[in-house]
Amino acid sequence: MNYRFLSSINSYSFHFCLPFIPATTRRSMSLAYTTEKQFAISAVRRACLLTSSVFNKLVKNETLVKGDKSPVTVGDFSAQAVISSMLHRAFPDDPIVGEEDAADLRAESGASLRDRIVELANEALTAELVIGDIAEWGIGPGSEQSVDNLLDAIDRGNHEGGRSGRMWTIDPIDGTKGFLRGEQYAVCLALIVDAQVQVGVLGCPNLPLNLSKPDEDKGCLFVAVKGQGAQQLKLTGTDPAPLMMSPYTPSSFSFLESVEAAHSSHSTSSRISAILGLTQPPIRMDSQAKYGCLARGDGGAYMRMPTGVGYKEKIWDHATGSLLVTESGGVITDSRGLPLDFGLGRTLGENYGVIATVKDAHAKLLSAVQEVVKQEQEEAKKSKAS
Ligand SMILES: Nc1ncnc2c1ncn2[C@@H]1O[C@H](COP(=O)(O)O)[C@@H](OP(=O)(O)O)[C@H]1O
Ligand SMILES: [Mg+2]
Ligand SMILES: [Mg+2]
Ligand SMILES: [Mg+2]
Repeated sequence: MNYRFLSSINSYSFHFCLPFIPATTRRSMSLAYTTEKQFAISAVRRACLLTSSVFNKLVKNETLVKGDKSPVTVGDFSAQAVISSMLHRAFPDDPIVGEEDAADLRAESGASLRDRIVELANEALTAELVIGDIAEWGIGPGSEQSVDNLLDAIDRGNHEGGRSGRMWTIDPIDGTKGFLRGEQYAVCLALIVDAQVQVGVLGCPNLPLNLSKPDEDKGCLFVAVKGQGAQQLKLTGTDPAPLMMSPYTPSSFSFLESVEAAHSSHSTSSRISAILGLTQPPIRMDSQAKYGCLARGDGGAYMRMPTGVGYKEKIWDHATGSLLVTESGGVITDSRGLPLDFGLGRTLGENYGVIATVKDAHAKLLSAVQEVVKQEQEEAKKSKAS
């Protein structure tokens, strides 16, 4: 891993995003969650460098299939270990709702995977950073961790969530299928307080800064703080730009949706698209990178309609994205028009899908969604009866 690069980007970002400010001054600053935001940027960047470097070296036996048949790689485990270890140092009392757990790694059969994760996580955790008061912030190089400490760090993500108090949610690699294909994925971290997402950071190492120039600059960082707006930066920490969704323009409006038809019903969204008379095809992309794209004005709406009964959406798949939407001029609801509820536990509860779009398009989109939901319910009734 290129730790020289990591050192320079962190150093640069601290001076760029938040010039060196003595702790006493910082404490009296009026902006809420400044420390948490800067922590989240730093942790996500460190994890992104790890995942980028892992991808190039990933070998077949470094991926497992979980109980729900979804894949998980050494990248997912080690990125969660890194972010969780950093969180433990910076905010020791904050619980964590993380996607992964270490059960498979603790088994004898997980020994080689475990060794690799320990190596990767320690490499990332101990990398030298050149940053002013970073230790005081609880951010920066730490000491090498034992196997047990790292497995415990992964398992600290086992918090049940809930309606009250502070908690962080980590999706160490969102879009693992995209990651394995060399396509889009995102490292996601969010702070939730009393069921409201307050801070969200998304690192997208493979995402072009400009979707229409896919072979140029790649690597985006999306950052949002409730009430303070949202920004996109290069993953290198430069070029911060405020995020604002495009106004509703029917001729260029398109849906951002999952690549995986099993995660989001392509047929439902294509019916909705037909009702709205959309002329642009959907933009299919893995992970919460879709939310980052929507927030910066790509496409027009994030569309995720359930594919069947049973699956419950997880809070780590939507926490950062939902804040990016609302801080860039958008509205995010389920198909009933109700807000997503981050206070129900590890999931968003019964699945009514997710739709997010710019404010002036939401009512129109919601009505088309509801028309299609009704059609599909009637068709299901008919086919059951026949
Ligand atoms: N049946 C299903 N319906 C909806 N989402 C699902 C699903 N099965 C898995 N997922 C979630 O879809 C996420 C990827 O989203 P997308 O399809 O937008 O790329 C996965 O995140 P992970 O890759 O972190 O496991 C996983 O949590
Ligand atoms: Mg997963
Ligand atoms: Mg995910
Ligand atoms: Mg994941």
